[in-house]
Amino acid sequence: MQIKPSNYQFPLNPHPQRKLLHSCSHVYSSFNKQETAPNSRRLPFIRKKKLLSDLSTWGIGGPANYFVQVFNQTQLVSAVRYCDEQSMRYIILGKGSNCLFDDMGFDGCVILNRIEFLEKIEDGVYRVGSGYPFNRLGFVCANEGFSGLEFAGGVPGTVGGAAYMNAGANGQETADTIDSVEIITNEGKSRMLKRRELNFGYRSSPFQEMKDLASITAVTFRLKFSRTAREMQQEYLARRWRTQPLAQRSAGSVFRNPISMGFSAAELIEQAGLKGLKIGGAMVSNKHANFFINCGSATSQDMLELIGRVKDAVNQKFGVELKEEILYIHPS
Ligand SMILES: NC(=O)C1=CN([C@@H]2O[C@H](COP(=O)(O)OP(=O)(O)OC[C@H]3O[C@@H](n4cnc5c(N)ncnc54)[C@H](OP(=O)(O)O)[C@@H]3O)[C@@H](O)[C@H]2O)C=CC1
Ligand SMILES: C=C(O[C@H]1[C@H](O)[C@@H](CO)O[C@H](OP(=O)(O)OP(=O)(O)OC[C@H]2O[C@@H](n3ccc(=O)[nH]c3=O)[C@H](O)[C@@H]2O)[C@@H]1NC(C)=O)C(=O)O
Repeated sequence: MQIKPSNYQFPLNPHPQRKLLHSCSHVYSSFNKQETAPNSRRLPFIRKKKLLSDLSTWGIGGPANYFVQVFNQTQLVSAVRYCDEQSMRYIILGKGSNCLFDDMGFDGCVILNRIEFLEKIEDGVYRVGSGYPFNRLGFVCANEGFSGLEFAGGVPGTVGGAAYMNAGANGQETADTIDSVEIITNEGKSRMLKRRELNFGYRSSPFQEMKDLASITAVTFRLKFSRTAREMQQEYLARRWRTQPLAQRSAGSVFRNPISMGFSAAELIEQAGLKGLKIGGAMVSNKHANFFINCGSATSQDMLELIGRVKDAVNQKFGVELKEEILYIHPS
């Protein structure tokens, strides 16, 4: 059975409003001097050549119509402004560890976040660029004897992606360590949000619903001293290697756990007998049932179909409707 992206029930972009900005002169009147200065044309946009398969951990995806890397907030604002001028959809991409691109590519602009600074504000307090690798942050903090982000050690995303998804593992969550988050809005304004203003949940953050969000630009984490942080981090990483197919191309957990019902998605998928189920080049991992593998030649259609089949089978057997954790980036 062919499942077309257009009729497949999938959580597309949770806030599409910010993806197609309507060109209007007042929008950027709120840019401050420093932010209006950059000339977006100086950014090296690449047209139609950048393959999204190279930018996603799944290794799936056709070309982006426009692609640009940004290394600081000024460039990011400039890129967003350019998209606005062109009335073009855009996405902010971190390490591509939680998204499924389509083989048709993406008809807008992919802005690759390379804002990678790390500042130590005081003992245990780190201000980190949103493009900084989350796993590297996990190692740095644990090595310096601070606890809270030990789980991040093996997580393949960026700091921005982790705040956006409220990434978590081993009973720890990104939100527990956040002190504040810096964002830029569609209008190019910088804003700092303190932790108390932000309501996080299991794999959910207020950023997923924030209509005027252009991008998270930096996150400040506040951690506690711990003599065992390094040991814990190594233990978590070893467990991850034991239980997850890290040597294969995946996007981590495909489904959220239906926690309110007290199940884990992996258990349900395994008990429905779906481990090893293969469609084209896409396969349910034999090592961890909530990881779907690109065996080398998977297309986005293969992956969408596999996701659909697993959802249907689990629903039929257990009456549980699994919800995707990954984001499908529709081509147009
Ligand atoms: N626990 C685990 O083992 C694993 C966890 N993960 C988690 O998945 C997440 C993926 O991170 P990453 O690979 O960087 O994300 P991706 O590059 O996969 O981006 C996915 C989406 O996240 C949003 N996003 C990413 N960065 C930003 C930002 N700076 N500001 C606003 N929105 C942003 C965008 O949503 P939109 O399109 O709506 O703009 C983007 O399309 C992380 O939380 C990672 O920790 C992933 C794999 C395994
Ligand atoms: C990989 C991700 O995060 C992971 C995170 O790494 C791990 C480790 O803490 O815990 C979550 O997985 P998970 O709930 O599947 O955790 P696991 O401990 O591996 O498994 C839970 C339960 O399912 C069972 N299980 C697991 C795999 C499997 O093939 N079959 C099975 O029955 C396990 O025996 C266990 O009883 C996160 N996933 C979600 C959706 O919450 C991700 O978000 O992308």
